[in-house]
Amino acid sequence: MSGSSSGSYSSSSSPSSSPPRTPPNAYQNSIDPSSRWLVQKYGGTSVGKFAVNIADIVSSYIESNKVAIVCSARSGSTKALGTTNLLLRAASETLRRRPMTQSGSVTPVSNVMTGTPTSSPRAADAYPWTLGQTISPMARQPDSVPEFYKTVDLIRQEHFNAARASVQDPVILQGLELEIERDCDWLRSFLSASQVIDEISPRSKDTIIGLGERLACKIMAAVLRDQGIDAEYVSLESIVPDFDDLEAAEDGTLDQEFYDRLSRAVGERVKQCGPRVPVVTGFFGPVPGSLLQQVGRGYTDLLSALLAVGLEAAELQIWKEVDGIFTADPRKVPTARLISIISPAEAAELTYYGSEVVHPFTMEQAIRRRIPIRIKNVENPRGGGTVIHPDPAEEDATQVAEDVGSVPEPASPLALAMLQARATEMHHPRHPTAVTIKDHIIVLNINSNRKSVSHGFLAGIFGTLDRFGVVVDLISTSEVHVSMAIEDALAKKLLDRLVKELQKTGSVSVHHDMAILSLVGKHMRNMIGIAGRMFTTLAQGKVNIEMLSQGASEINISCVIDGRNAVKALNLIHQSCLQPPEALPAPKSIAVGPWLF
Ligand SMILES: Nc1ncnc2c1ncn2[C@@H]1O[C@H](COP(=O)(O)OP(=O)(O)O)[C@@H](O)[C@H]1O
Ligand SMILES: N[C@@H](CC(=O)OP(=O)(O)O)C(=O)O
Repeated sequence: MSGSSSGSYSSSSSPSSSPPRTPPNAYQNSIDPSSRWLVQKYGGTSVGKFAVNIADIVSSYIESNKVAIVCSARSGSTKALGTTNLLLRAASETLRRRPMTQSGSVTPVSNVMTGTPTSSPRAADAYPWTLGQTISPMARQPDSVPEFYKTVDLIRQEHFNAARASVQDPVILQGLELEIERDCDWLRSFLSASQVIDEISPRSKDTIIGLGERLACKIMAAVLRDQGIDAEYVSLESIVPDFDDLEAAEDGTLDQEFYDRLSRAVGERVKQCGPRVPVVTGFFGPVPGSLLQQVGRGYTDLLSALLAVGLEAAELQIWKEVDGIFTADPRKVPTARLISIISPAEAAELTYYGSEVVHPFTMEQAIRRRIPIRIKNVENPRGGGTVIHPDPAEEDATQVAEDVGSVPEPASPLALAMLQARATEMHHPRHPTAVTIKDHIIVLNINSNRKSVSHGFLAGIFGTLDRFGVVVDLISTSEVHVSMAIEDALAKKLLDRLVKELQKTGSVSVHHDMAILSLVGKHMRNMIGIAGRMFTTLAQGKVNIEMLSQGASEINISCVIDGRNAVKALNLIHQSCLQPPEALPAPKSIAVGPWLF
C-alpha cells in the first residue's frame, strides 16, 4: 500500500486534476541565479501554533534568497499530544484485541473522550462527518466501529480546525479540506487492512507516521498561498527508491552513501519547484531498516540538513520556540544564557544528553559540507539565535568570525561583535559551554558471579543488551562489576526479562528515577580542576553521585544522580561552573544557595 497524493499540491481543487491556484501578484522565490538557497525547518509545535507567523518569516527572506521550508507533523501545546503520537496510538489500537461477547460479536468500544459506548446515539454523533461522501460502510455501523477510528477522527478534526483557523480564501480552504478528508480516508483504509492481516511492520509504521508531515505541509502550503506567497507542496514519501538496490538494506544501517544519494535526490526534486516556495515533508521514509528505528523521532531535522546539502544552501535554519541553545535549559535555570556560537560536537553531546534542541544526526550532515546551522525562535525572528559552526580549533579563529559574519543573516553590529568575541573565547576558554540533564534514567548494577573470565562477563552483558535493543547512555566498569545508565523506555515486562537474562552473569540491582547530569565544553580537557569543581559543588549541595563517567568523551563530564535532585543540581552547576568568571565567587567559597527555583 502506498500513501496518498504526492508531488504538486493544488489548493483550488482535486490535486490531480488542475494546477495550483496562483494568487495574483504572488510573492515568489528569487530567480536570480546568484541568490542562494536558505533551508528553514519548522518543528511540530511551531507549525501547530504559528502557521501565519511562519508565512511572515518566509516572506521576509524570499526577496534576497531562495527559501525552501521543511515541516514536521503538527503538535498542539506539546509534542506528546501531537499528530505523530496520535498516529502511533492509532497504529497500536489497530492491533489491540477487543473482548468478544457471548454471541461472538465484538463488544462496542467506548468513546475515548467520554467513556460512552459508541453504540449510543450520542457517541455516534461524536463523529462529525461533515463531508458525507467519505463515510465508509463500517463508520455507519456504530457497533462495529474499530477503536482506531476515533483517533483518526481526532486527527481529522484537529487538522480541519487548523485549516479553518489559518486559511481565509474559500477556494484554497475548500481544496485543503478535500485533501485532509482524502488523507484521513486513506489512513482508515490502511489501518483497516492492517487489522485484517493483524500486523503492522516497522515499514508500515513509517508509512503511517508519514501522514503527519503530509497533512502539516498541505496546511502550510495553503497558508502561504493564502498569504500571497506562491508555494508548492513537496512530499518525499517515495523519494527513497527501491530498497533492494540499496547496499544499506543489507545490514539495515543507513550509511553515508545512502545519505549522499538522498541529498542529491531531494535537492533535485526541490529545484523543480522553480520560483514557488517548496513546502517539503520532513518525513522521507520508509527507509531500509525503518525510519523510526534508524533515525528515531525528530527525523525532520535530519531531512532539512540533507536538503541543505542537496541545494548547497548558504544556511540551514531550525526554527523553534526557544531563542537558540542556552547554557542550560532556560525552563529550568532562570540564569541560563543564550550561546551565540557552538561547535557541532558540543551541540551533538548536548542533544544526546537531554537538551533535545536538534536531532543529533543533523550536525554531521550539514557541517561536513560547511553549511552553518542557525537555531532561531519563531516568536522572536529578529534574534540572532545560535549558530552551530565547525570547530574553530581546526581552523583560524579570525576565519571563523568572518565566516559567521558572512552568513546571509541580517546580523547587527552587536550580534557580530558577540560572535567574534565568542570565536576568540573558543580559543581562550574560561568556562565550559553548557550543562544538561537527562531524566527518566535507570541504573543497572551487575556483579559478576565469577563463572567466566572478565571478557566473557562483559561480552555476555553486551550480547544481552544487543538482543533487547537497549542503548547504554553511560557505563562504568571494573573486572567484576558493571554499572550502566539506560533510558527508562522498556516496558516493565521487557525490563524484567532483561534483568532475568543479565542475572545469568551475576547479581543485578536496578535503580529507577535517576538522571544523568552532564557538563559539556569543547575545551574542558584543558581546564584544570573543572571536574573537581563540579563534584565539590554537588557535594556541598548534598547531591549524592550514584555513578560517574569521566574521560570517555573529552568534552563531557557526566554523572548519575537521583532524579529528584535534577533541577537543583542543574542550577548549582550552572552557578558554579558556567557563570562568567567575573561573576564567580572565590574558589574556596563556592556558594550553594539560595537558588532561584
Ligand atoms: N540547553 C538548552 N537550550 C535551549 N533549549 C533547551 C536546552 N535544554 C533543553 N531545552 C528545551 O528544549 C526545548 C526545545 O524547543 P521547542 O521549540 O519547545 O522544541 P520542539 O521544536 O521540539 O517543539 C525547549 O522547550 C527548551 O526548554
Ligand atoms: N513528527 C516527527 C518528526 C519531527 O521531526 O518532529 P519535531 O520536528 O517536532 O521534533 C516526530 O514527532 O518525531
